[in-house]
Amino acid sequence: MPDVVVVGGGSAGCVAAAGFARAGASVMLLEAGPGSTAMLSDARRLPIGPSSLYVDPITTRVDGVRDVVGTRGRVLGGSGAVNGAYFVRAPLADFARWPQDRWSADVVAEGFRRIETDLDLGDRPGHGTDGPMPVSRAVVAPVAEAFRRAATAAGHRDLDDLNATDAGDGVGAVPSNVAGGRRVSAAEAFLAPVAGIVEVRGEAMVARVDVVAGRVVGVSGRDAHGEFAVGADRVILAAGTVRTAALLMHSGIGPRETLRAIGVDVVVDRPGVGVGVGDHPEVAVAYRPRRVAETWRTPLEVVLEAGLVELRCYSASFDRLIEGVPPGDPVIGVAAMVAEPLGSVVPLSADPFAAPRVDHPVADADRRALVDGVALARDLLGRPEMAEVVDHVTTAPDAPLSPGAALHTVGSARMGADDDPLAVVDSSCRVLGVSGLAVVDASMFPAVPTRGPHATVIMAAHRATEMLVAEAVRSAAVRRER
Ligand SMILES: Cc1cc2nc3c(=O)[nH]c(=O)nc-3n(C[C@H](O)[C@H](O)[C@H](O)COP(=O)(O)OP(=O)(O)OC[C@H]3O[C@@H](n4cnc5c(N)ncnc54)[C@H](O)[C@@H]3O)c2cc1C
Repeated sequence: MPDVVVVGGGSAGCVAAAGFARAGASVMLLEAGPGSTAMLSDARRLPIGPSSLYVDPITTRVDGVRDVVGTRGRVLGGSGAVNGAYFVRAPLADFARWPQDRWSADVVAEGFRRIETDLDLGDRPGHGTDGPMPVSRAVVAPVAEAFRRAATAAGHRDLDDLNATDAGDGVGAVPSNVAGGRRVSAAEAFLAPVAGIVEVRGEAMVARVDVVAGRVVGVSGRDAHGEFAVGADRVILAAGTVRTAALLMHSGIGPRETLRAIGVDVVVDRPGVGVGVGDHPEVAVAYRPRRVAETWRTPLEVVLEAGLVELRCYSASFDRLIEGVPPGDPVIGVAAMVAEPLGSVVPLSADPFAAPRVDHPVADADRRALVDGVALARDLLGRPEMAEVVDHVTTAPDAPLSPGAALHTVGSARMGADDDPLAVVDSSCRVLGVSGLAVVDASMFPAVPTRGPHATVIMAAHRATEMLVAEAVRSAAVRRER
């Protein structure tokens, strides 16, 4: 029996598995998708098209009426193996809404420093030079350069380091988890160095966590050989915000009424599982380019942080970034970053392997922010600095606002104090009411970060794993003394 089973080999799961292995534990990592990231390292493209073998398509219901497909990574490295490689830290002010006993600004700042090797700015205070994740920046897409010039000419601050502790608002080059043109996921950065000592099982989908008398005793699921069960008295959930919530509910841990509706016996009534889920609502402003883009390094090389919104200057049209997408004009994405977490993960049946739905209502405040952001995007696209790249804006001025989600879903099993009725895990990421079970992925975020979540997911999983390892060492010592 392994000391630890990690469920989900995505961004957080790879960090957790590596952390326990380095501490000397025997670790089994169960990943629903392929157990290798071969073929996924081209940082110029997102391998999430309609025929991708590396994604989990999740129906996302926007505003209660419009169903869209929200893709998640389903492969070792998870969403971080197929994402845009934007690796921007959440500002420290965001963490005021995290439990301060373990997630103070100082602790978080040090956490960000320790996970990275900043290949450009490692010599600056607050940056790391010996962490597993390489971070670099480059602006080579003509539209990205023009957008940066347009934003500064319009009065926005030009920032040479979006990951500086005091970066604030402004326009700048996106820090990316890219080295030598390759997207580096947590699977390469964290797991590969300990590959020989973590038992990785790909194509192994966990159906439920088995709990007896309030204690974890293992997990069960299905792989290529059929049904399996693995005994363990320590299980770390890292199946991503959507599937971790579903897994908890199918294991009997969740809101009593929801569990009853899908015919699952209640093990622990935790009303916070699957509710208060956040994302960044995003709309697109399209333009006709003067020339089809040929040169770019990552899908997002430059962004503008402007109060409640982030303007995301995509380097090329989506059909050039994602195989199998119909041709279309390139866009500036406008995302509401101070978004209200009104969403939920809704299990649709008793089948633990079936995908749940994500409901994503957009708050009025977010809608107002998007309207202002669209006006700003139109203004910048019309500036002389962009004239060499942009022929004209093709989104009609009176086009209805039709937000999607930026695939930045967080908070389906959130962290909080014992007396918070919607808390699912404590400040060390241990599931309240079930001993031996923890959640270390984006599910446990107590608030939506005001930047893309990936850097924060890696930092938080690293910090959570340190705490869980320390606790495991303490309880082993207590057992030995007995
Ligand atoms: C297409 C895309 C682009 C994005 N771009 C960016 C970006 O550029 N910058 C940014 O900051 N953020 C981006 N994000 C978001 C960011 O990548 C995620 O927030 C982050 O990777 C989530 O990490 P995680 O560990 O919580 O989940 P994931 O990385 O999604 O990992 C979950 C893993 O668990 C596995 N799994 C699920 N269910 C089970 C089960 N039952 N049993 C076993 N395994 C299971 C999955 O297959 C997956 O590998 C993007 C997301 C997507 C999908």
